[in-house]
Amino acid sequence: MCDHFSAREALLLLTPEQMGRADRAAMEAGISGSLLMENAGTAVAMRAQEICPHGGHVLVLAGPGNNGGDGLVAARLLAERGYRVRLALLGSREKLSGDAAIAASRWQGGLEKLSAGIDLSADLIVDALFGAGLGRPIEGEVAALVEAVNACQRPVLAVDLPSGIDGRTGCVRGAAFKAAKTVTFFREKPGHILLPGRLHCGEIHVADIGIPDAVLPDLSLKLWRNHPGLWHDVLPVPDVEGHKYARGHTVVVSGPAHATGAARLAARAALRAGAGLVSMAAEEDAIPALAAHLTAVMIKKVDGAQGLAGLLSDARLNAVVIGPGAGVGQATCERVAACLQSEAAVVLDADAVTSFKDQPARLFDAIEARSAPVFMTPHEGEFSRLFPDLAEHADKVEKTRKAAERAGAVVLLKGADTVVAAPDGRAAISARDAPWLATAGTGDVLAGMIAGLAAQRMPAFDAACAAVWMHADAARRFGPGLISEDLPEMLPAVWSQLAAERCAD
Ligand SMILES: NC(=O)C1=CN([C@@H]2O[C@H](COP(=O)(O)OP(=O)(O)OC[C@H]3O[C@@H](n4cnc5c(N)ncnc54)[C@H](O)[C@@H]3O)[C@@H](O)[C@H]2O)[C@@H](O)CC1
Ligand SMILES: [K+]
Repeated sequence: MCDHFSAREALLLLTPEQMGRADRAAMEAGISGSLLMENAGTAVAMRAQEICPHGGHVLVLAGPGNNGGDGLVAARLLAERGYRVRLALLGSREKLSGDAAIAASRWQGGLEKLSAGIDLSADLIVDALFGAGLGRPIEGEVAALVEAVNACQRPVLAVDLPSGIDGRTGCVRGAAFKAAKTVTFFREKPGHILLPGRLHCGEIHVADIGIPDAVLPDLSLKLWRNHPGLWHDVLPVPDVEGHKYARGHTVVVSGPAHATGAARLAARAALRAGAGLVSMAAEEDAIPALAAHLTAVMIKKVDGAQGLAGLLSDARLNAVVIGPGAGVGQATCERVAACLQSEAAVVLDADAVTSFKDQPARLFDAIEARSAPVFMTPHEGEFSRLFPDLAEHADKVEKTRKAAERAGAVVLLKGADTVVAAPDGRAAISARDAPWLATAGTGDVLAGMIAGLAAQRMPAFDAACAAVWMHADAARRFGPGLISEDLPEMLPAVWSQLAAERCAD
């Protein structure tokens, strides 16, 4: 088994501001800024050599700060190794300061003035304009150069971040390079994973530049890349002596007779996620439709919100999903309230979230009054209905965190860069490219998977992260032509791989 702590540590993400603190802590520990820059430039040169044939032509675009300093170091090393290097600097050499000025003093080649019209004919363009210090949108001459580089079809190697990408939010500020590769230092930044930043980075390499891991605890970091290393060790694994009751009992609340499909998807997903038992709570009129389709899933007849509350008073039913196919309105609010009165973990999806758009405080108060976990799985539209004041926030991590804190729930803000946040501030960003997930019913499957994992008593934040990752992995395995019904059927393969990796650790 791998060291759980170190696997999680490797997945930590640092904002540019936190990276600056890590940098200063490393210097206080005796590692000079100049050495960090030399190591950063060395890592950039190494990646450049992978892209560019030996002796090839490299154009380095250097900015006025330390990102430019890294570019100056890489330029020197590549020239020493036989490459033809041209260097274009934004601003004047005299204005460089600190470590960047030292790097410039060691550069023996010529300096071109950076402009939109510079000759771009090179085998590789190194983007060392701006990194963590991007302080405003890229405009004017520099923006025109970025567009010209993006249009010229030559490979770009970005230093730290593609210039123009905000390292904290992943937003494009003005204009941004489209890189083939990005070399970053110490740890990834949120902007490498959040969209659209991720689409500008190409392949990401994280280089060790000598900052010791010992600086991490003082930074109190709470943001990770969502990857199995984050939750592997708490993934439920059935033991040989275990029976189905030990693996929990998930209840899915069905929609009315004409809308039972979404709940059936969630129920199937809960089973495949490993819940020992799954039951469908249904009103009488929905039962014929459900009975015609369900096999391993049991049907429990309930009568209104009160009937649901009665069913859920059995503490063995320890996870419940409500929302898929539920319909928007007061009846759903009453059923949600019944769920929240129970001691089960509650997953609020789709209509269960939207039904509270005019009375979010009622929902948050009911959540505050309970101790078992609550999950909410909004996409951007549902999020804006429940948290209208947060919806326009440019920082997806921050807005999900604020929503989680306000609601007292684990919030999953869905998208191709799904952010999971817990009320205590922990958050994780997913970077799974699975475009086939954009099809009807996949959200119902995700809700069921979360409840299936929660029923097995996986800690709430980890269960949400694992469900998001496994859901995307299932989609990626199936590939083109995916429909939501396929997702639960891919989960055995996802589980097998996770189990094999666990054994190999
Ligand atoms: N923090 C660390 O641990 C390390 C940082 N290093 C490098 O240092 C970089 C950060 O350096 P800095 O803080 O100097 O910041 P940057 O070099 O990213 O940029 C700051 C400079 O760019 C200017 N600027 C910002 N936005 C602009 C815009 N839109 N248009 C025109 N000018 C703009 C600023 O006025 C300032 O002069 C990192 O990205 C990384 O490449 C490395 O040298 C190694 C160690
Ligand atoms: K850059």
